[in-house]
Amino acid sequence: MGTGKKEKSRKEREGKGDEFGNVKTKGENFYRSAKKVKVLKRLTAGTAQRNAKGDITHSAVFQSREAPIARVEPNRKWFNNTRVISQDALENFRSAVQAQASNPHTYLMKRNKLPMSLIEEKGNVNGLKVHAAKIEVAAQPFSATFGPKMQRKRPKLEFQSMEDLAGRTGDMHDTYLERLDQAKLLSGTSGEPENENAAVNPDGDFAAAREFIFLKGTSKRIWNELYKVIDSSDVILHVLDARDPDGTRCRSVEKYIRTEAPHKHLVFVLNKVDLVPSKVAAAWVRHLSKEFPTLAFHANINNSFGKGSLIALLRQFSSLHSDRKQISVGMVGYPNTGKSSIINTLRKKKVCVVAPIAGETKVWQYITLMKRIYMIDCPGIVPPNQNDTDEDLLLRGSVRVENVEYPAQYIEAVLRRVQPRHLQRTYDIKDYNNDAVTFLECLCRKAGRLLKGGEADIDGAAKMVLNDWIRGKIPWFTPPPYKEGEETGPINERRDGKLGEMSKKRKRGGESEATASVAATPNATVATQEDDEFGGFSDDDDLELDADLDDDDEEEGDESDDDEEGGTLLEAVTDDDASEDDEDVEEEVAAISQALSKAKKRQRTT
Ligand SMILES: Nc1nc2c(ncn2[C@@H]2O[C@H](COP(=O)(O)OP(=O)(O)OP(=O)(O)O)[C@@H](O)[C@H]2O)c(=O)[nH]1
Repeated sequence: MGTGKKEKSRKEREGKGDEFGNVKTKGENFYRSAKKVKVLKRLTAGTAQRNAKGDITHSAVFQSREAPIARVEPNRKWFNNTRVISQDALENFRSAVQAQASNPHTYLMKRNKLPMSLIEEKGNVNGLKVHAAKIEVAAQPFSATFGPKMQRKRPKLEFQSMEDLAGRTGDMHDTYLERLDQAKLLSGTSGEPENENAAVNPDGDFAAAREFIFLKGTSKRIWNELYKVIDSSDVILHVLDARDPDGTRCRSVEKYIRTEAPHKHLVFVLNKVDLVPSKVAAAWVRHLSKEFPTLAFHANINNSFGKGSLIALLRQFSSLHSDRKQISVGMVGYPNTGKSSIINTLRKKKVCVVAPIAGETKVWQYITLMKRIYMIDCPGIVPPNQNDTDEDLLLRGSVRVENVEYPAQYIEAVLRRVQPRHLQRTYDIKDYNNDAVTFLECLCRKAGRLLKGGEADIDGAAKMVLNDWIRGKIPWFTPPPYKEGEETGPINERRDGKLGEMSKKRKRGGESEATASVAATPNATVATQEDDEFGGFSDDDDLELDADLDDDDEEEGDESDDDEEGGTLLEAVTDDDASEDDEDVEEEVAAISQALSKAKKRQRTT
């Protein structure tokens, strides 16, 4: 490529004229045509034009202050994807979903594939506030809103006058208190005053001074652990003590899960059912399962109860979430309710530290139960509740007895709750006139617990009694609430002191009565009938449980036996663990396919 003349002669020499097109001479812009340059200038918006003095005579596009006229091109696609549903159909859909959602035994799966904003009509759609008038219009028939007879109505407001509006402050205050409660819960503080030794009443008066030990389980650290467990779990097992299920319920946690994480499955596990009569356990299961699915459980590595049902239930949950690689199951509840023991029972191995004292589990921990099910153990939590007294907390086993300063002051509460004859039978003492001090003195004399100078070691004896109480050596339970018209006799009677007699009755062959009551709760557990092989709350198991209690009675003379020394007759609960179970199924499948192929071969030869 040369300059003009030279290039021209080259073209002639090579026989290429202008008709051959793409041959350009130097000096021309042979990369970009004028048209292209114009386009490019338009895209880059060019530069400003200046006069000889350097002043801008014509500004570049990006310097211009004139707003360009922009239009959105109309497109028929705008109207394509609109889905319409009639008000009736929507109402029907809502009521159907509502019916399912209110059943504690069903779960709404794949929530993010459902139009939840349409289902949950909370006055807002997708987090946006909807004007009351808009809702009103939506509920109007078409003819009244748009037809020839349409009437323009005033929007219906939630209040009619200023007085109404002012009257709503009461409700708002209630909501505020509720939110405050929630905030306290979320922040992990118990709402206690700075000075932890002084509890303040809601009215602002100072109540009795509180020992620091009674604030255990309410600390921010423990609550943070709880939230970690809740966040990481798909299924939450709320472990309750069968002796006091209501007292060991963490209602604030239930509420939190209901409102903040409704997609997580909450299940109650009524643990330590070996410490209460079967009829009581059955009644509690029936009562609790009205709110959440409830399983009765006895945690013991060798002789468990309800293990099969629990495993079957967890498997059901894991198959519900078949799109996930694995599901996590969090254990939450008051200290000492047996969360770690349940995990050990399921694993048939001592994988978590267990002790009859509160606060043994310090941090959350993951345990693999099966390939697709992980368990998460959580430290025991004590929800802040103004109504819980120190006495309640201590007798629930949420506090370590050895750290309590004057344990003797709580013995009166024990005497109030337990029938004298049970105490007499447990400690083999009489004549204490239901007086705590006399009782402790008798106990000291009997057990030889004397201090220097022959003085009775009252506090030592009190600690012993409290420990026995927590470990279930003193027979006691809370009677379940009754429906109106329901017969209350037998259980209350037992609570009033027939517990000891119950074991005698069983020895005489009185199992059938108790068994019938348990069998009368078919829907008490979530485990389905076909899972009977795992045990669950079926007649057979209950018979076995009764038999177990009998056995304890005969061996120990006390039905509240420690789990390590439990009876040996709970064979109905399968001991197979999950992997063995899977292997069984695989073996069966292999056997069936072998038999099939043999049959086919035989057919072919004939
Ligand atoms: N009789 C009886 N005792 C049980 C049962 N389950 C647990 N226990 C006992 O209850 C005590 C506390 O059990 P843990 O498993 O340590 O309780 P936890 O809820 O993990 O306690 P924290 O670690 O404080 O949260 C232990 O002594 C267990 O042996 C049961 O089903 N029956």
